[in-house]
Amino acid sequence: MNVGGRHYRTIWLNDDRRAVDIIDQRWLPHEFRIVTLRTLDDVAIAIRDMWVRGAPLIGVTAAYGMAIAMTDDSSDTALDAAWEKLHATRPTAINLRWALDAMRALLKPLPEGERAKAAHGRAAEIADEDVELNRAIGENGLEIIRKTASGKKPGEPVNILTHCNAGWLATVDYGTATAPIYLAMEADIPVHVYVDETRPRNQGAQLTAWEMAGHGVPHTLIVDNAGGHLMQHGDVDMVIVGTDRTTANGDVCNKIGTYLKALAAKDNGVPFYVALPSPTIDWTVFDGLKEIPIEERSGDEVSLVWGKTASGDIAQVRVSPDATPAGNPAFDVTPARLVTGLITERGVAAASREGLRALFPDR
Ligand SMILES: CSC[C@@H](O)[C@@H](O)C(=O)COP(=O)(O)O
Repeated sequence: MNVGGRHYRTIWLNDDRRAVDIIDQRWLPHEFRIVTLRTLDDVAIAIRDMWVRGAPLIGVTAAYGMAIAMTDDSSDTALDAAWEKLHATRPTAINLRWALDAMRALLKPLPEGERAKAAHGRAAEIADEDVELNRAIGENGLEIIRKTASGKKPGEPVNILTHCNAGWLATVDYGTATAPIYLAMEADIPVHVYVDETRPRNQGAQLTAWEMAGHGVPHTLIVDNAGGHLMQHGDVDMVIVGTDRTTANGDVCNKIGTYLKALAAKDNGVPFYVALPSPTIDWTVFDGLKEIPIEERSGDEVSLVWGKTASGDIAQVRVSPDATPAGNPAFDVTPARLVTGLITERGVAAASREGLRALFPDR
């Protein structure tokens, strides 16, 4: 995607052909900073502390982390240790384990001397594949937007509500939930996006809004609690969100607050779509509520808010009493019964075991 007229992915190989460069998302939208990750520890910290975030990008970054680890030490011990260290960074997004397993399965049978090169090659392939998957999700989601647009007056936009950032910043390029929106813009279909701010870390306000503005997508930032009201008044045509892990029967785990949006959508007859690449499906899990580990992050993310001061400094302020403890479950599970459809690279599936199996009979 373009930033200041230049095309960027969110992660790419450094000029030294060994390290990787990333967009450090902690500083957006106020500063566009690129940092280089040179060691396995750098990569683990970048994932854990959310310099990079979003399920697909977490997976790709971890794949590069394995490649960097293999460049330093390609023994079996180092391979297993890198898998463990990276796997421990964030528990919910299944793309992390998917990418780590793919790398280990490739590397384990190889002689040690061949591992670093093969690892870098596979990490680059996983990154390229992510772009293709998202592009295909975009094409399939575009048809849904096109159909909705056909029922509107000429020039009237399709109003889409999204939660968190399932945009290009959460992937390598295009995004999942945003890919259909970007393709609708390319196809001259009028769209307007309601962007949930997504407390506590404000991925909507800071990242999705920045993406939308950068790509000229008409959008309005709303507080997380406004979505139900807008739906009651007919202001939302559809919801499209991403997911960190979708179960084999279509339960959707995504950023905290997604479930409430799905409930409001159901009550108001608003279609609720989830856009996902197949590496986000956990084929081993059938009950999202019972089986998906929900990341509990620091309460400081709730009590303290980052922003830009009037003098232009990026600073943190406290919004709650010093003595008040805060809980911070980072994800929730939306049961399949609330999901209208799963927009995948192979088409739109019903959110059910049968629906997913029909599109992915090979699984
Ligand atoms: C294509 S991204 C889908 C999800 O990963 C996204 O909606 C989300 O919940 C990201 O959470 P984050 O905690 O910012 O990594």
